[in-house]
Parts: sequence; structure tokens; C-alpha cells
Amino acid sequence: IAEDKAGPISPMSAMQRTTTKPLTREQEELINTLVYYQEEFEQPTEADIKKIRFNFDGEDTSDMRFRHITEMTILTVQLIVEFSKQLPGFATLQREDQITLLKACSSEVMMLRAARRYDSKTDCIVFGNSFPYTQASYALAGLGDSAEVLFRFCRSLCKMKVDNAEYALLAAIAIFSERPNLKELKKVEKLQGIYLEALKSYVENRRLPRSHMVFAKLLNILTELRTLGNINSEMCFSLTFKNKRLPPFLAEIWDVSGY
Ligand SMILES: Cc1nc(-c2ccccc2Cl)n(NC(=O)c2ccc3c(c2C)OCCO3)c1C(C)C
Repeated sequence: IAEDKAGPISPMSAMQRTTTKPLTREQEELINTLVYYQEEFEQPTEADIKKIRFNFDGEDTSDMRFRHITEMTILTVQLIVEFSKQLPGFATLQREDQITLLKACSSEVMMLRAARRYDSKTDCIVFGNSFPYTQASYALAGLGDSAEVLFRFCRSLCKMKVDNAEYALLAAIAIFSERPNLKELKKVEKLQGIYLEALKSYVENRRLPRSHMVFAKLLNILTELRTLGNINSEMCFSLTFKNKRLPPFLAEIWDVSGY
């Protein structure tokens, strides 16, 4: 049967016709700024790492491992705070809300950073080019079962080939998230929306041929981060019973009472 010129409008052809909106100039600049500061505050300085460099060649106790992790985490959380302060929009928030956001997001962004530092060849997390952490060495520090969850998270992000821009945008979206007791919730949500839009445009313009549901999978990471952050809080709380004390800086930022 001779089809008319236009031919049938099949759903597929309609789908293919949806053009991808290019990144706007503002979105490109926003992403470049985030990637710049992500690099800027990626690693602690050599001097800082030297201060906590432990020679485990002596006896390698669980407490020494635990202390190394806490020291490295303090340095990394401080870098997360510096990164957050440079995020466009962060300075427009009241000081009180800035603190609320930093306290709540720090453990979540820590997990993202661990995933970024994960090396699939050696199955290790290498924070600050210092001690590579295997699941086993995490267990040695007394973080056993949560280490399994962390390494599973790292491997899944590694498989998704999350790139620098996506890491930086995910961190910004996690930072500008709705949290309890925010004074200017609407303002934070509006900022988050800008970063979400930028991530959506970036993902749609990045992978050709478009791999399936990438934006949805990246949003799913944000949900996972909430869960991981909550397990971290539970872990902090349980440490008090295992007479493993958190340094005051972490006890304060993660609201572990009785520090
Ligand atoms: C000092 C310190 N530093 C960390 C940490 C270390 C590496 C990445 C992220 C975090 Cl938050 N943690 N948290 C974990 O190591 C931790 C806690 C719970 C988790 C988890 C990690 C990495 O991983 C996912 C499941 O739940 C701690 C304390 C609280 C021990």
C-alpha cells in the first residue's frame, strides 16, 4: 500500500525527534566552576597528610586504624566545607542554614568522595594518596559490615562511569538538600533545582548514544547517599558504646552528643 509522503508517525520516530536542549551558557559556567573547586579541594595538602601519616609497620592495631580514618576524615570534611562555601548560592544563605546544610551533607559527600577515590584495579579507596583502604582494612578499624556497603556503593558508581562534572553536581545537589530546621527551605530548594537542571542538561548532552536512564540512575545515587549518611549517624552513635571516641571536630559536626 503506497504510504503517503509523511509516512506513519510511529512512537519511535516521535521519540527520535525530541531534540536535546543544549547546555545554556550559565549552566556551562556553573559546571566549570564546580569542577574547578572540586579539583581545588580534592586532596588534603602533603603537609596535612604528613601530620597524620602513621607507620603501621609497628603493631597495626584496630585503634591505630580507627584513628587514621578519623584523622583523614577530618581533613576531608574540612575540604568539603571549603568546596561548599564556593558553591554559587551558598553565600546567599543565612549562616545558621549554612551550618545546618554542612552538618547534614558532610557524611553524604564523604561517601561520594570515597567513591571518587575508589580504584577498581586494586579494589581500594585511596584517600589523600595515603593509605589505601581495602574492605579488610576497614573491617580492621572496626567498621566491618558498613565497609561492605561502602565498597558496594563505590563499585556501582565506578561501573556507571560517573565523571568529574557529575560528581561535582551530585555533591552540590546533596549539599543543597532539604534538611530539618532549615530557616529558608524554599531558597535551598530553588538552588537545588538549578543544580538538578544543570545535571539533567549535562547528562542529556554528554553520552551519545544516550545510555539508558542515566539521569534517573544519578538521582538514585542521591537517595542512596541519604541512606549511607543515616547509617553513618547510627555508626557514630554506636561508637560511644564501643568506647571508640570520635575527635571533637567530628563529634560536633555529626551531632554525637556527649563529646
Ligand atoms: C571517622 C569516620 N570517617 C568515616 C568515613 C570514612 C570514609 C568515607 C565516609 C565516611 Cl563518613 N566514618 N564513617 C564510616 O566509615 C562509615 C560509616 C557507616 C557507613 C559507611 C562508612 C564508610 O559506609 C556506608 C555504610 O555505612 C567515620 C566514623 C563514623 C567511623
